[in-house]
Amino acid sequence: MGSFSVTVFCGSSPGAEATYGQAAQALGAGLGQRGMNLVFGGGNVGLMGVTAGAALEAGSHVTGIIPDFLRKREVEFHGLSELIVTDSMHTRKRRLFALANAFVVMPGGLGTYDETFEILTWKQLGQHAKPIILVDILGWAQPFVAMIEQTIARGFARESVRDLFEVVADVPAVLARLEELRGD
Ligand SMILES: Nc1ncnc2c1ncn2[C@@H]1O[C@H](COP(=O)(O)O)[C@@H](O)[C@H]1O
Repeated sequence: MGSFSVTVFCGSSPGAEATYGQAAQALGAGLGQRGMNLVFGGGNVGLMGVTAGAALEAGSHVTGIIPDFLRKREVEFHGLSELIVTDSMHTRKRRLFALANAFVVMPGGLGTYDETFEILTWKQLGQHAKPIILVDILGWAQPFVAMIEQTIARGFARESVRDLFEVVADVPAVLARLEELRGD
């Protein structure tokens, strides 16, 4: 089985419900148990830190990618398999993109939306065909889906943009999908 890397976008905050943290923990552990690599933003904060800690503990190779100016603010995660320090957010995003076989989007804030829209728009422009999977923990992805639907309804996006991403209900579903994508 070849190496398979999953770039996870998620919040630098823990979220208002314990369920978000539990899901992040389950995702990290599930990646590790399956021998999948985790690529993430490199911070030991919020859901990002929980996912990375759980993945490391379960044996994943975990790569963090963090811009120099954020190393303090996002509390750089010490003890990762690999930490890549970039000169800018743009370089970080390019590396997060380049290392991924697939993207998983967990609940998060504006940074998570930004990262998600960037890879969606790159896919829309034919720059890549990597899978993008949103995990709908506590209905988190529903407003996102509603915005896409409204955008289509108002004539600002083609119906085919629905095919740019997938939404799954929970962490077991995303792990099963990742196994499928890896070809298990
Ligand atoms: N504008 C941004 N572009 C890319 N990444 C960003 C941006 N703003 C924040 N981020 C990063 O995204 C994650 C998650 O942030 P949340 O706002 O908590 O979702 C974090 O690493 C930010 O540095």
